[in-house]
Amino acid sequence: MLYLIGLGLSDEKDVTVRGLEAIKGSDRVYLEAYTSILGVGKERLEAFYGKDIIVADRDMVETESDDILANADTLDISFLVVGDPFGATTHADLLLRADALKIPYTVIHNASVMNAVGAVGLALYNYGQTVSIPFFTDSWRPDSWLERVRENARLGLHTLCLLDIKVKEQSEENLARGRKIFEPPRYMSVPTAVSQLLSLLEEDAPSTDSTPAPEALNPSTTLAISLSRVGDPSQKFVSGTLEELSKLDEDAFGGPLHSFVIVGNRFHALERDFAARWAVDRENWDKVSNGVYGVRD
Ligand SMILES: C[S@@+](CC[C@H](N)C(=O)[O-])C[C@H]1O[C@@H](n2cnc3c(N)ncnc32)[C@H](O)[C@@H]1O
Repeated sequence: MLYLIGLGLSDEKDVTVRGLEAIKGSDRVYLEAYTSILGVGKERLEAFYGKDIIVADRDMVETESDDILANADTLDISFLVVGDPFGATTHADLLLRADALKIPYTVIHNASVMNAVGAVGLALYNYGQTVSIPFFTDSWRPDSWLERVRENARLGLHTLCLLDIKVKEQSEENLARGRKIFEPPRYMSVPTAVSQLLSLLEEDAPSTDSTPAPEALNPSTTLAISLSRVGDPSQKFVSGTLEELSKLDEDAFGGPLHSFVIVGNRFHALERDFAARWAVDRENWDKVSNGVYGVRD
C-alpha cells in the first residue's frame, strides 16, 4: 500500500493520528522536500515518528518513482508531503504510476496553506485562481500569473499568491560542467514578490484581454495581506497597500515560508474589519478600504 500523507504546516506534531499510525507501520518512509517545508528538520520528524526518513527531491520523485514504489504491492510505503498532499501540488503523477502498477493507495489529508489562508480574515469563498510567483532572473521575468490576478480582480475576487521555492538548484556554471554542486535553498519573501509585482505594474505589461482592468492593480490603492509561517506559533500577518508592504524590510515578515493575498476590489464588512487588525497603517487601511473598495453582500 502506498500512503500519501499530509504533514500539516508547522512541526512534527501536526501529523494526524491516522497519518502517524500509517507512518509507524510503514516499511519505507519518504519525505517530499521540494515544494514546501515545515518549521523543523527531518531529524525532529524521525525522532517523533520513530522511523528513518528518505528525503525525496524533485529528481527522485519525477524520474525514480518506480524506486519509491518498489514492492509497494506487498510492503507499506509512506510518502509524506508538507501541508496537504493535494494542496497546490497534486502528486498526481505518483498516484497514476501507482495505479498503473496496480498498487493500492490511501490519501491521508491535513491542513494546507490553501485553507489556512482563511486566518488572514478573507472568506475562502471569495478567492479566485491561486497563482505561483516565480523568481525573476537577469534574463527572465515570467508574468503570466499577473493576468490570472487581473482576471480575479475583474470579478472582485481575492488572489492567493504562493511564492517560489528553489532547492537543489545548480549555478549555470556547475550545470554546464555537470558538477553536482547545489546552491543554498531560496524561499521567496514577500518583499521580493511585491517588488517583482510592482516592477511589472510599472512596465504596465499590456493585458492579453481588451477589458480595461489594469487600473484595478495600483501600488497605492491595491490592498494586500502577507502571511508568514501560517499555522506555526510564530505566524505573522501584515496588511496594507502594495506600496506600504514594499517599504517594509524582511524582518517585518520573519523567516520562510511566505505567501500573500491580493485583495479583490470588493470587501465584505467582516473581511475588511478582520484584515484591518494586521494593518501597517490603520488610518490608511480604513481610507483605502472604505474609499476605493466596493462592498460585498
Ligand atoms: C507549492 S505550495 C505547497 C503547498 C502545500 N502542499 C500545502 O498544502 O500547504 C508551497 C508554497 O505555499 C506557501 N506556503 C506553504 N506553507 C506556508 C505557510 N505555512 N505559511 C505561508 N505560506 C506557506 C509558500 O508560498 C510556499 O512556497
